[in-house]
Amino acid sequence: MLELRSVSKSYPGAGQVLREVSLRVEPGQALCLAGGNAEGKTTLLEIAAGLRRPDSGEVLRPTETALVPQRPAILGELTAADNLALWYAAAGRRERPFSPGSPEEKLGLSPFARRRAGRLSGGMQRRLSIAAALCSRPGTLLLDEPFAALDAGGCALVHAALADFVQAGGAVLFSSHEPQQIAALAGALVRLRGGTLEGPFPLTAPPGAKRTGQVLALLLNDPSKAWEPPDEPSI
Ligand SMILES: Nc1ncnc2c1ncn2[C@@H]1O[C@H](COP(=O)(O)OP(=O)(O)OP(=O)(O)O)[C@@H](O)[C@H]1O
Repeated sequence: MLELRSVSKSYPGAGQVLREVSLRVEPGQALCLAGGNAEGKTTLLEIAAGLRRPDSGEVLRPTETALVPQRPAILGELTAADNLALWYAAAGRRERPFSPGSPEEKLGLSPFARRRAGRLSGGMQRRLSIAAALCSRPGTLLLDEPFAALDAGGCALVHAALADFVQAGGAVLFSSHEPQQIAALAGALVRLRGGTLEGPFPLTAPPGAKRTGQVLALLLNDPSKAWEPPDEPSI
């Protein structure tokens, strides 16, 4: 379980970005970290991952925690397969990249195995970065905007990989601005505003209604958008 207790952080010039923020992500839970630009989502994720020190407060982090940063963490001169080989070795795993059922295969990266990572498209680099985090088999996964730059097919593959991870008991904390992806993956949402964390708001929908409306209402703070009707049946 990942837990932040009363975490505060300020930067010179930006002032106080996080004020006494507390949150908990349980095994088998996907929690969305929402908030407008510059509200401190990346800062919170980096503190949760241990990459950044809070000014005060406490972070309880399981040893097997992986972070997928906003800018894909890859070595551009190496092929996708060689990047993954490094991650497998660093995690002490013996499998070779692109073995059947591997995260990279499930994320549709097989046709790009021999391409230089730096020459892959932005969306493919993001998928590679997510595969690299998953191949170390973490218990907790932190993702900064995992759906940014992905097309519909890419979103579906990343969603399936993350949903499988949660189903298998993993804990996910991810930031996103994309209502549909949040509604599809997250069980609850927390929102950063003015340095304070609001929520958690559980994401639920009455039978037949879509959760996207509830997510939109939380993102826009507009209760009139709370629910959307189900899709019209197509002819
Ligand atoms: N290393 C740093 N030094 C100084 N200020 C910083 C630093 N990192 C972030 N900030 C400032 O802290 C604030 C929060 O930034 P952060 O990147 O955490 O926000 P965010 O919610 O992830 O934003 P976005 O949605 O735009 O990616 C911003 O005003 C940013 O300029």
